[in-house]
Amino acid sequence: MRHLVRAGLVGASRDVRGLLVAAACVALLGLGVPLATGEVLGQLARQGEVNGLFGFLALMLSAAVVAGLVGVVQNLRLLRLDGRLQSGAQLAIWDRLMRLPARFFTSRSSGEIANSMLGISFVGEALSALLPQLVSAGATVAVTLGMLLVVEPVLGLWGAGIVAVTLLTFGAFAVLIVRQQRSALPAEHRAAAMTNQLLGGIVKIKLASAEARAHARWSEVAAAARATLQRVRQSQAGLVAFATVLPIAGQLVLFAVLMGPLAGRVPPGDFFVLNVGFAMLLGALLVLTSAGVEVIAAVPRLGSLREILRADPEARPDLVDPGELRGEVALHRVTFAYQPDEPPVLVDIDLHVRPGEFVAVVGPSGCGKSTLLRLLLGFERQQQGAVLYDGQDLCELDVHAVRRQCGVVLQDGQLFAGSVRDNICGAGSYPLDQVWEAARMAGLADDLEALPMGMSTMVPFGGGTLSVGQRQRVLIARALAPRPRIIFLDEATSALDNRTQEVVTRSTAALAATRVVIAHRVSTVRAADTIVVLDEGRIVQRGSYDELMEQPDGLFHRLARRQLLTEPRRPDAVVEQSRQPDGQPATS
Ligand SMILES: Nc1ncnc2c1ncn2[C@@H]1O[C@H](COP(=O)(O)OP(=O)(O)OP(=O)(O)O)[C@@H](O)[C@H]1O
Repeated sequence: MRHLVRAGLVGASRDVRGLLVAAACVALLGLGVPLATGEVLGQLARQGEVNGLFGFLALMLSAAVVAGLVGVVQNLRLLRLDGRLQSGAQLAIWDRLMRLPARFFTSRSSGEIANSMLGISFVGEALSALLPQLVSAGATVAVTLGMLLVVEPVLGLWGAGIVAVTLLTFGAFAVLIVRQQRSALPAEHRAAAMTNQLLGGIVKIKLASAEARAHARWSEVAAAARATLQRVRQSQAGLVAFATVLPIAGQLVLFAVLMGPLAGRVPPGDFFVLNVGFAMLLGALLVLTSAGVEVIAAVPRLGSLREILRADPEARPDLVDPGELRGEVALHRVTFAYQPDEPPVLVDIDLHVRPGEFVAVVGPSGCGKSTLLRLLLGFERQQQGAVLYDGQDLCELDVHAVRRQCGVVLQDGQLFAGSVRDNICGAGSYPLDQVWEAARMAGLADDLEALPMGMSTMVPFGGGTLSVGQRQRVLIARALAPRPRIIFLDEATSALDNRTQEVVTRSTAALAATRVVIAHRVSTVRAADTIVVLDEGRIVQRGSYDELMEQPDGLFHRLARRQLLTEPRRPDAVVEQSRQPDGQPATS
């Protein structure tokens, strides 16, 4: 958190200093009001002694003008400070978020993360609106209290007592409000996550005619969020009520002291000085409390950023650059569980993939194929064993440098809003020839040539205007565009017809890259050098297609036989037919 504030305040020390000096000036100039009032009314009280009265009035007027000008400077500085804080801290937090490991995101909803990110804006806005008030009210309290202590120490001590009571009451309310706000935040995050989910799944909700159920579920979560927030509002109202009573109670104290212990001891001039000074002190306390109530409500939101700030980023300065990879990939006795107290998803996995080798991973649904890929990509960290690239432990390597050399298509890969060319380039930037070459390798070039806008065809987020097979091929083209040394495909060709899949297989083979391909279809894995069969997180078989087919009792044979019986005769038929009615491929 300290780093975040520092990032937000880079180059702002002059503004902070200026702000404090301006606040002190305004408070000191403000002292002119009680002093001048005392003088004026004192002279009036002495009936007729009005010499120099106009001078005093002129002085008061000048003080008011100067205070106004200083106030303008103060606010300008504050605006600059707020801009710095918001942009600097927001950039810092986004930078941090981008460097967090993928597992950070899988265990949290996007609504929760988005809400935490919004926290920084919320706090920034609260501070920018209230900081000037807080700073000048704080300065006024200090200056008027000092003045009261000098002019009439007994009253000054009473004033100090009132300040102490106010601060203690404010502190007690602050603790309560922060605590309540902290317990209200999860409900607010849940409501935000639910809103995100419902909006993201609106088509599915409509297909299932589940609008009423979705609305009921959302209302439930939103009502819970409102109820927890209500408690915070009640406490805030309590503090505001205290702040409202404060000036009246303060005045009563003043008069009680003046008529009690100080009766007959305060000359009329001093009386007015004390009266106006006391009123200023109470007014400043009122501002401090009511502005403070907003600021403390914003504080717990910063707490929700703490998780983002505390999580270990993927890239560490001590990590080693793997250099140009040859393409050797290995899992050495890897055991992995998503949660330490849950049974492992992968057990004692030993897999060695030579440079340029094509390894297919098959197995029933849920056996751990995608998890294996996530481990290879460093998205998850195994509890035992090691993931090795060219014999180097991935834990000690700069994982970004490794991923940059891998072409990857994951099961849930998404297109982003933009042109097809942008989507193929992804984070990289390649000459048009290379982009067309990637499209050709993915079997997409003919489709693009048939489109009026070709490579410049715009697609929405998710690629909804392209067919599922075309979307898959754009993702494959994206993976192949940088001509990677290593290719990881997770069900990347499931929607392609056999002929297009053949094109992809041939072009990836031509790249001479190491390939680890997860697939359900026999036709996808037939050409693999080695097929690894996973079952319940363990490797139960490995060998070439022919070797595995010669083992009639083996799992692969059973899976393949089931599929071959349903595989279409026409080589270019969409293999959707080989899927089971529940949408699962036949090997599953
Ligand atoms: N983020 C996660 N947290 C906890 N458990 C998970 C997570 N992701 C997957 N799992 C569990 O790990 C097991 C293996 O999942 P995985 O996705 O690796 O299987 P798979 O073989 O790829 O399945 P499919 O063929 O259906 O894609 C499953 O039981 C799944 O429920």
